[in-house]
Amino acid sequence: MDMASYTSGSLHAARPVVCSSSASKSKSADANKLAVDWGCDAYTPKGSKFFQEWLTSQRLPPQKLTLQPVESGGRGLVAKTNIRRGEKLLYVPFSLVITCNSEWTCSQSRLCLSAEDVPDWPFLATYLISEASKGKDSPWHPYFSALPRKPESILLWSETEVRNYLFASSIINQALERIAEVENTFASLDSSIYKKHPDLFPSQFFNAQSFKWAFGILFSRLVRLQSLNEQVALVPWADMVNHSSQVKACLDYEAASKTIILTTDKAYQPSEQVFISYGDKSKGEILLSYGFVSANADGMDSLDISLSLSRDDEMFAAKQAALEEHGLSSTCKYPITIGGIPSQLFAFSYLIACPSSLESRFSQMAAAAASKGVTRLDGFRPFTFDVPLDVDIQAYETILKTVEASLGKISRFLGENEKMNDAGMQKGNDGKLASLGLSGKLKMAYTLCVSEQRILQRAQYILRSKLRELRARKASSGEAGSGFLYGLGKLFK
Ligand SMILES: C[S@@+](CC[C@H](N)C(=O)[O-])C[C@H]1O[C@@H](n2cnc3c(N)ncnc32)[C@H](O)[C@@H]1O
Repeated sequence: MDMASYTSGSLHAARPVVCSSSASKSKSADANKLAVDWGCDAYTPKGSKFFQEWLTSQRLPPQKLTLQPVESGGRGLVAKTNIRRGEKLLYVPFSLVITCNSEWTCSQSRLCLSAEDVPDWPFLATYLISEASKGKDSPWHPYFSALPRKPESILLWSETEVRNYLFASSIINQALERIAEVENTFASLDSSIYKKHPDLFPSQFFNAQSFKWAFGILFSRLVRLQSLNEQVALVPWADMVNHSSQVKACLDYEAASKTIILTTDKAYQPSEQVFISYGDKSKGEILLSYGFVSANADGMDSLDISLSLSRDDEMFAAKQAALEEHGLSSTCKYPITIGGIPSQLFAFSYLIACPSSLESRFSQMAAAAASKGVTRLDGFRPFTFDVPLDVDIQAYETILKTVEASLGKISRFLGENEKMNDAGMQKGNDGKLASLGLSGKLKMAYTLCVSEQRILQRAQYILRSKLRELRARKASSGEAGSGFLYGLGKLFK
């Protein structure tokens, strides 16, 4: 569908638009007080009925799914009848989809943002706040009433919560950066647009907290429609489908019906929850974007290990140049999984370990560190040329040290929380957490750390075993043995 030709449906029937909100005129309005009271706190049959009736009135066809409370994820869409594998579901009409091309109740606000070339995400966040603040005067009111008042989002964690709960996790810096990025985006829009047009963007509504609410909604619900040039969109109803790492199905635009559909990749029985995949993401990435951590271990679980060249290395400049030649910088992150450690991480570590006598190899090592695709080490070096055994040992030790530093932090975090068992958290016999009342955020951080610990312990085992071999080889036959070692077992399969 050509988005330029999109014309609004009944949802956007012409109406007189009053842009300045009455609340903005109220002298008593406290600009810093959060006026956001949009959305609902939990599933209620009444709320669900109201939402589904509105969707029907907006031409959502009869559904094989219904909105219900579910075990994890609050609410979800549940099959009403048998559903086949490969069956198409939802058929949400495009008039029900919110994109950057959607009509604004207040068209002047849109003009202001367009004049400043505001990117998609802050544009949509402003749209959400603008429409939500209109209450029943917005055609989207029934949708906003169904959205979560507090979206599960890392953005709604305080900095103290992030620092206290995620200090041992690999995602702490990303979490802090993401929060800071959204705060900075708000600050920049506030000074460049909102404050200049207080009649259109009253601070009672356009404030940091409502901006975080809007971004929380976007992070957890925005979809990228592959068949529509990756256009980002909010799709009411379709955004009630929860994630499972066991399925690959996702939402997309179907040109023939001009609707958003979900094509199942498994069969469902009545009362079973229907899932989509939010993408092949690790537990940490899911927490960062969607604000939850699944208790199940799965193949996508991974965490990033970061290595840096040392500035004290006399070959720092030459090594940095080799990395830059291959598009890398002096610090790189690589994902490790329960399946092993990527060969690129080893290549980076070998480069760190290389003495000046191996300068002619720097570029090859940097190329191996920059190579694409998931490759596990097949042998014990990520390249075929020979290097002194001491370099091998140092390269393995560098990674082991990083892995053990992360494990140390995790043990401290888990230990601290296990001490707090009496206060509220227990580890059941099956290793799953049994909650006795501690905050959901702490439980998520705990689950994430247990998962990262498992991956790191496996990496530690692999690295220690290999180092034992390397050291034994060095002790028995010195450097002459390194060539022999190359042919040894395929440790990282
Ligand atoms: C697109 S919405 C799905 C509908 C959502 N459950 C609701 O009630 O509005 C995404 C949010 O649902 C929740 N969610 C989705 N899949 C989940 C899962 N497997 N486990 C726990 N929560 C999940 C998270 O709060 C996430 O931010």
